[in-house]
Amino acid sequence: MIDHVHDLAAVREATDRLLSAIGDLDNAAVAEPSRLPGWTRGHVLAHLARNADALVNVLEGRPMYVSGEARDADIERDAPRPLEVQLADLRDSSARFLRTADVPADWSRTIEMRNGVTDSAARVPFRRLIEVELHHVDLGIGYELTDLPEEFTAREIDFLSERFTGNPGVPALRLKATGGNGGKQWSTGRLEGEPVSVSGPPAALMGWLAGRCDGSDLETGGAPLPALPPL
Ligand SMILES: O=C(O)/C=C/C(=O)CC(=O)C(=O)O
Repeated sequence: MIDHVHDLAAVREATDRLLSAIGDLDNAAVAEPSRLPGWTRGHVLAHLARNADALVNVLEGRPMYVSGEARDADIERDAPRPLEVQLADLRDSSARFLRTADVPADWSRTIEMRNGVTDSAARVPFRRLIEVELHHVDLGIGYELTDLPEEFTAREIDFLSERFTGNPGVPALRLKATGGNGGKQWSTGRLEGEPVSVSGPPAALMGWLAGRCDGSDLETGGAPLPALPPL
């Protein structure tokens, strides 16, 4: 059972944390590379603002983006803006998303994301949380995978395990958290065959599944760490 009210509170907290961290940057820092290949920090901030608008579209029953090309063009257009403009846009678009999500609605209805992915409306707040939290890390401004709230990390591993299950490009995996969330286990990938056991701290497991690190700090008992397809 997804608690969208709880998730919206987490989105508010994560957004405040992000806005406060961005407020400490300057125009030069916004123009510098982020940790995402080919994207400056300005691209990441523009993407976060446009994703908030896109999720308003989803909640209101419109297509998430007009097209993939329009999505990419909007990010390119907005990326070079100075800090003050980026900050105001992200603050306003995030507030629009939260206002839209506060309107009473049937949260069990099915919504459609881009690329035809369907889900329950109740999961939209968590999807926004993923964007805000992981892209905060991608900015490379001192907020790391290990700083993410423990509950978020465990739920993101749940979410990605579910997403990878049945994906023909993902071998059967048994994931085991050590340290925080210690002992918690997940399985994912193709259901047939002996699973590869991968263990490590939750932040490292999540970072590997989410394509944020190479998994070199994970244990596989000597087996090669499988390559994962992009998300
Ligand atoms: O979780 C999904 O299925 C889709 C997420 C996104 O499309 C997030 C973006 O990359 C975006 O809003 O541009």
